[in-house]
Amino acid sequence: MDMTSHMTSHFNDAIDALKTSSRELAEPLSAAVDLVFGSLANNGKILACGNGGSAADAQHFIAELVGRFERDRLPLGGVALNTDTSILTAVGNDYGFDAIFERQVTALGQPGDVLVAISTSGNSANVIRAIEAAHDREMAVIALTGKGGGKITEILQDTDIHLCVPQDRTMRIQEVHIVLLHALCDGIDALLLGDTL
Ligand SMILES: O=C(CO)[C@@H](O)[C@H](O)[C@H](O)[C@H](O)COP(=O)(O)O
Ligand SMILES: [Zn+2]
Repeated sequence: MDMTSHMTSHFNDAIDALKTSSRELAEPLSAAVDLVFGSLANNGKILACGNGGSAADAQHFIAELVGRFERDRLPLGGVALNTDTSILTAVGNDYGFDAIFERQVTALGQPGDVLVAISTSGNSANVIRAIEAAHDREMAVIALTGKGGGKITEILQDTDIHLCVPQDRTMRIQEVHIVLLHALCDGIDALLLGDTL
């Protein structure tokens, strides 16, 4: 195997994934900026969750809301539901792993809050149950998925936003997800502070 050309193919495949995603997702991503901004402007908050690499993405995104993205601004309210090991072990142990996010959405969610639900397959049961709990709490959902969106496609409502990356490999989907989340942060900052750096 020529390892250098193998590595080069990763760059080229990632570029292709971003290009095809930009064609399909720029418009719903723009709607997602409006949804998150509208929630925060009305004293709402953002809850985010995912498993594995998507857990890292969820907490990365929330850190940029509560802390900052590129520019100084007021702190914005959000909680990553995959970060508290006491909650995750207690709820997982007592109610099952599929309940770890649902229980927190039910505990923390208020009408007008937004759930950012991240699953590359769209089939993780704990993320699906978080979405159902968000609907029960009258929260809108922004779902970041791939692989056609899986079961999440079937449970989203008209008021939700589906950012489904048109790719089948988990890693490529995750690479696009982080671009979507950074773009979301940048869009929020542009609405708050103006669009010039
Ligand atoms: O980061 C990776 C693979 O790139 C893994 O940790 C991956 O996130 C895990 O296998 C997750 O459990 C996959 O869940 P999902 O994206 O299908 O909801
Ligand atoms: Zn990964």
